Amino acid sequence: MRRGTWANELSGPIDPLRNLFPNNKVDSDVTPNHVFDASTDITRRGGAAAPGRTTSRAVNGQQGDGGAAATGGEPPFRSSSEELVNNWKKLGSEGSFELDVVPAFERLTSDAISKTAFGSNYEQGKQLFECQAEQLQIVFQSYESAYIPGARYLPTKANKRLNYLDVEIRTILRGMIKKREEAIKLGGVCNHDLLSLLVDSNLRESQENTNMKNGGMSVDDIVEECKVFYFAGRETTSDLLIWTLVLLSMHHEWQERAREEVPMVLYEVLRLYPPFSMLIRHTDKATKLGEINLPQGVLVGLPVLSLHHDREIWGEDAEEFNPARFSGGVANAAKGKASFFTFGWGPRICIGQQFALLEAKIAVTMILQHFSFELSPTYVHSPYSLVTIQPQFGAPIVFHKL
Ligand code: HEM
Repeated sequence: MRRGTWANELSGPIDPLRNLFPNNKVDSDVTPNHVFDASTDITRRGGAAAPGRTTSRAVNGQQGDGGAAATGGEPPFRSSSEELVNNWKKLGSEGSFELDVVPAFERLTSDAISKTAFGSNYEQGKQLFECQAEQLQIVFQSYESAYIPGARYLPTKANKRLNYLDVEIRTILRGMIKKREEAIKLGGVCNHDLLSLLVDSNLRESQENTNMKNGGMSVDDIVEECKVFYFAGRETTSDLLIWTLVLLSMHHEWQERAREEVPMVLYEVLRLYPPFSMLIRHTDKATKLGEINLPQGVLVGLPVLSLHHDREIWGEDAEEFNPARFSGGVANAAKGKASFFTFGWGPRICIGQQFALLEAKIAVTMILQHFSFELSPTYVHSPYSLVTIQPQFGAPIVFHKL
């Protein structure tokens, strides 16, 4: 069964979502037992790399060191959060100030993934992030117009722009890869970031097999991996931080407790506002899932959002913000069922979940150390889904320095 995204029906050269999450890897068939293996706490599963993943150590290797393991010493999560908090401290001479946290957290998570995975920073990755954001905007605008089969192949203004952006992104990434290859060949790079791992392992592979057909990744493969990480490492974690601040503003009593118990707050935010509200699979062949026979070629949607709000699983207070439900761990909160699907499940479970949780933990803890906060009177609660679940009108929050 193949992993999918909402936009998998869009295909061909001008499908940016497919470009962001390349869907060309075929999983082994998934049995219900495999999918619903509730015996292991999901929080511990993140450390295990799925077969064929070459990059798991790069993102899961951080053991509470502020992300330092990935970059050989410098703790980028901490430095990115420190920068954010220092900037906020300069705002508002009266001790209070109002801020839309959406752009602030987008920048923070962009900076963290740039540093950790690519040894650069937000400014260097900015052009790439902007191209990816524009790709998404164009795709989602196209959802609002009538669907005409084959329209994606027409040389419309939007399609031409999508093509242009795709070429632009590839050019930027190819440039980064080339530079890193040259630096590694000269022996001048000792980064342990994702890019170095990919390029270095590839160089070694190609030295061992002068003919690349014997294995290894092509430059295009590396480009695809980088695209996924740039996208996945940014938007989702930024959403987690945004909704955490919104919910802690709504439930002031939890701000105090969150200083001690950030992880369970984060899990509860991810339950109520999972960045991906739906996961999609495509059956490559006829498949039996429990009692259900699925023919070949159908799309199967897993409604994460509905599952996370199901009273039968989470109890009568399923709609309420109650981080204490996670006090005994994720498996316990989900009553032993695989019902917490924020990061997916099985072989394709999110490779960056520990990365995201550590990053969010550091950022929220540092913010709570310096500020208390509440929703601005201008805040309008309107979660909407634009690939991930976001606040439609931003998240203006009033901060008070402690
Ligand atoms: C709160 C933050 C995050 C959430 C909720 C999240 C969620 C997900 C989900 C639902 C999937 C798809 C699983 C499936 O289709 O079964 C996924 C895949 C993936 N995520 Fe995350 N993610 C987050 C953060 C990150 C971060 C920070 C990174 C990178 C550092 C990352 C890298 C990836 C990659 C590379 C994949 C594709 C894995 C594969 O195909 O094997 N994610 N993520």
